[in-house]
Amino acid sequence: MGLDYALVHVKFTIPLAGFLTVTAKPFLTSLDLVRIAFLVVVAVTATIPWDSYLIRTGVWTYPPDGVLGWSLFDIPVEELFFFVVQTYITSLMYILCNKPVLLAQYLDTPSTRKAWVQRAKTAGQIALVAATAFGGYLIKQNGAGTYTGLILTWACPFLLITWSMTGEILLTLPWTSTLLPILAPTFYLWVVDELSLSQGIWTIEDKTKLQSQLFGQLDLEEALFFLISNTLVAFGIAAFDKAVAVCDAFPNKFPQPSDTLPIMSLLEARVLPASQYDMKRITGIKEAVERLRKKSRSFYLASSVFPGRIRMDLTLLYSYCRLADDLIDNAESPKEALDWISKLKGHLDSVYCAPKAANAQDFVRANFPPSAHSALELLPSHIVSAEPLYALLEGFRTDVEFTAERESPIREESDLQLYAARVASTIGEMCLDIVFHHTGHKDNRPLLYTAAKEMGIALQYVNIARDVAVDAAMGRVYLPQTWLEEEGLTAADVLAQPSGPKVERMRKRLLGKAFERYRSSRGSMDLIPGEAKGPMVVAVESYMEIGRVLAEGGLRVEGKATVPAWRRIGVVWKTLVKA
Ligand SMILES: CC(C)=CCC/C(C)=C/CC/C(C)=C/CC/C(C)=C/COP(=O)(O)OP(=O)(O)O
Repeated sequence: MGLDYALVHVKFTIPLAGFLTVTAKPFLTSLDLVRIAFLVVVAVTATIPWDSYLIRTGVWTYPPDGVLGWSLFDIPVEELFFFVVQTYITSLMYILCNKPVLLAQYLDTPSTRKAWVQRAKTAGQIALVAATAFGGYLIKQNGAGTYTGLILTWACPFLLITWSMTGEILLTLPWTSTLLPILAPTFYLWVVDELSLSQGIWTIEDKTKLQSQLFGQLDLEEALFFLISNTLVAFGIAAFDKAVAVCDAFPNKFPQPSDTLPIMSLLEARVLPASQYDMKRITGIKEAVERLRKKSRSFYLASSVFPGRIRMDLTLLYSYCRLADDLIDNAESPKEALDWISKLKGHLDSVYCAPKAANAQDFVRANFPPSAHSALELLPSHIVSAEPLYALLEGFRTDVEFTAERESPIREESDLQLYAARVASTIGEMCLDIVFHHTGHKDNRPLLYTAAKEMGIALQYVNIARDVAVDAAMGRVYLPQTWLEEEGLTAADVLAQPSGPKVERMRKRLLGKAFERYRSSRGSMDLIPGEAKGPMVVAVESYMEIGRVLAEGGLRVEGKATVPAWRRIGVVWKTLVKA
């Protein structure tokens, strides 16, 4: 009996698993825990017979004075723990690295797939069949290649199955979501192996190994084993994730969202032929994600912590609001901008007032450019109520008045409040519509809607305080006329010079009002139901952080400057820890 192998865990695997647990815990949903548990069970079950065979046939051995002595099917308990902890570490890494990605946008059908993706997927399948066959050949030779052969014949069939299920997604995901979570733990385990296991805690018999080392004393087989087993874990979760993405992307086919763990729906989603995917919806989701990514760093980051379907609907809602705003802001003349507002109203009428949905689609096709179609057609109008959307368009009318009228439309502070209520309280309300719809909760609704409206105003005030110069460049001064007068300024002065001590004073004043409203509504957020609470707080805190940096006197560079990336991620983490 000895402690050497156990000490490897104490020194290397457990600290890493602990560190990852603490880092990842705030981001994990209950579905993530199921993912990890599922993978650990599958990995341990699949590895036990293989490992037991290797030990019993003497491919590798453990010196009795290096292990505790307890075993299952001849596998030392430390080794069993290795399967668990390695799978746990790699799954956690994979889940963390995939948080920023909304997977549904990567779904495709054979007919929409890019030719290189299809070719690479087929090449991968052929390579895996060949590797399995080669493994069989090496085993048959019963020589130095035996251990390599055993690794290949054990892992490649599993890899072939999961690759065939998800290869097209794995090929198109960013490398930070695929290669990184495979290679980072692999490299770590290589180093652990080199540092400690090479001291003879286990030994691969000379007869059955190639006798070449990747570096130091790290046998090639050992390096291959870690690489291939981590790839198995990643491909396994990817296969699980694809079912989740399909289930969440097509609510018409799968009414229950994935986070309620509808086992049958997930199985059906898993086997639904890709040719039946609604690609119009997938393309629309992809465009919406892109719009969010390009236009709002704060909300893009915050969106990554929402559970599946809420995240999708919030992204689609953002896409609609942003598209409407852009159509109006980018219009060549006030007349064109007002035309867009009436067309957008016409669209809402056709969605909410007309009896048939077909009308809405015809209206969109006849009145809007193709780049606007998906954002309009995928507005989750069966979830969000009509009033806030009409009010939002009224808010956009105020933006047009800056160029259409000679007088600023924001005369008093109450005008500013009304404007913020129209363009931002409405968003808060609609966010809640989506949360209530997906969580099914009904408690505290009036109180939460009141708080959401307040919070919307707070965020809008921060937005205006940040963008004084950006807005001035568009000919807009949202600071109330009465405030300007108190400072002895006119709107024309601010348009000409959107900085200086007087502007700074008004910026601070506006931020003060933003934080007052934030403080009055923040407490109610604890009543937001379920797994939406943490992410909603994240969205609000990420945006208010801009206000905090501004109040500290940061963001001196005028323009679209925001909070540094490390600080934004820190806010997300801290917020989720507390939520
Ligand atoms: C308080 C309770 C119960 C819930 C909170 C409800 C929420 C989330 C309220 C906030 C609503 C919200 C997100 C308003 C949008 C305000 C805003 C300033 C949007 C600016 O959007 P962009 O201009 O696209 O973003 P950037 O400023 O990042 O470019």
